[in-house]
Amino acid sequence: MKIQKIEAIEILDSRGNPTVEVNLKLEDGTTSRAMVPSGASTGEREATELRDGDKKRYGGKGVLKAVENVNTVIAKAIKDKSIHTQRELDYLLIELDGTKNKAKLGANAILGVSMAYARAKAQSAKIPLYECLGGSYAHIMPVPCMNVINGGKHADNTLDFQEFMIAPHSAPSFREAIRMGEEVFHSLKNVLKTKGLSTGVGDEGGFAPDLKSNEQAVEMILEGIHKAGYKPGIDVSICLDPAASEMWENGMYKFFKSSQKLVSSDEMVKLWESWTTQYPIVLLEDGLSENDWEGWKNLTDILGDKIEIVGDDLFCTNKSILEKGIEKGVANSILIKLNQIGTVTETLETTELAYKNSYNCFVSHRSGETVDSFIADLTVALNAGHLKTGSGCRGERIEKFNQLMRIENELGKSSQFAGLKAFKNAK
Ligand SMILES: C=C(OP(=O)(O)O)C(=O)O
Ligand SMILES: [Mg+2]
Repeated sequence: MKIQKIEAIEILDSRGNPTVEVNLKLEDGTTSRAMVPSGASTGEREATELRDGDKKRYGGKGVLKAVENVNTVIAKAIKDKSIHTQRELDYLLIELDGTKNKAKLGANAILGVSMAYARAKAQSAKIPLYECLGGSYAHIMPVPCMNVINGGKHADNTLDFQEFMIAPHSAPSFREAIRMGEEVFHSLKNVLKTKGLSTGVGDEGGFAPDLKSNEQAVEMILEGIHKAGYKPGIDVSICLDPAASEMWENGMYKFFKSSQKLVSSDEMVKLWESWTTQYPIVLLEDGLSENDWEGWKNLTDILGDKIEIVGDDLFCTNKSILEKGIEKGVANSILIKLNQIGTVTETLETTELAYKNSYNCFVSHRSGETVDSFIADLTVALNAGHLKTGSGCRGERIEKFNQLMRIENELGKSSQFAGLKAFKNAK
């Protein structure tokens, strides 16, 4: 099937920063659109997000160069050519770029084209995107890990740790899990309000109160779960992404927003050990820095058979880095973010490697998002069992929940809600 038309434009993401939108038309008349997300706490080894650097436009954050790359170099290479598969297109784009990290054309340019093509192929074949990406066995509905308290780089508050999530896993279906999660979200709002704390939200839609400690964030959530009528650990558990790479300073971890205290890698591991005995935690993402591989091994040895340990900045959805992790016995799960690697095909290759080695895949949004719901379909395509895509009150996050509810409806009786077994080692 030939690509008849391809056009990119600069649009805005949920933080009001520019990002790339790609519109594509196949020769059979099928049209599709994809929008590219953007992170704030990015891994050092992520594929390059091409920004203009012209300080007079959006403080240098414009993406007109990436847009231009789609409209000129990429369009010239793929327009009116017979491209048969996603893999063929993506490898053509990788070769066209020719760098290791997509620095020439920009991962934001390349991913927009890759996603738009995947969507067009699905539409042209008249099958849902999740089926086009994952085959007819795609049927597992994920536990939505809802980020109800935001800190770190995603909020201007006192919390060092970035994400405090709830996982409503005792629900019978995705739709009911969303209901439970939203009930806890609103209950937490009341808890905060009653204590005179702010109920304004951070980048991913979770509350961003100024709390006395990171522990207090978990305590507030547990109170919110109780007050919503659910049992912590039985109905709703806790997932965390402290995004510890952001705390890494000269080989130590700095509590950069609260006490300013510095702790060692061993002390951080002890903190996670104590938190996991104290609180009903089922998943810990980036509990340590991407540059602390020794610490990661230690963390995995100590907690790896109790909870899911996810590498985000550590692996950057990159197959070669994941290979190193598997070899060293580091983590037992990988975060999946399309724009960390830059094509749909490479993302699928990384997930294949993860599954072959019994690592879980935890699909994720970025803190700067759009209303594109591609990751909702990707999660079902992978039968990944869980995803994180924010919480209860920001449209760009809700759109993913809504798409998943549509998918569950469409799959009907053949769908299956993942529940607690979505989480590695959860009992
Ligand atoms: C979603 C995350 O944040 P960002 O998109 O800022 O990297 C994350 O760290 O997992
Ligand atoms: Mg993360």
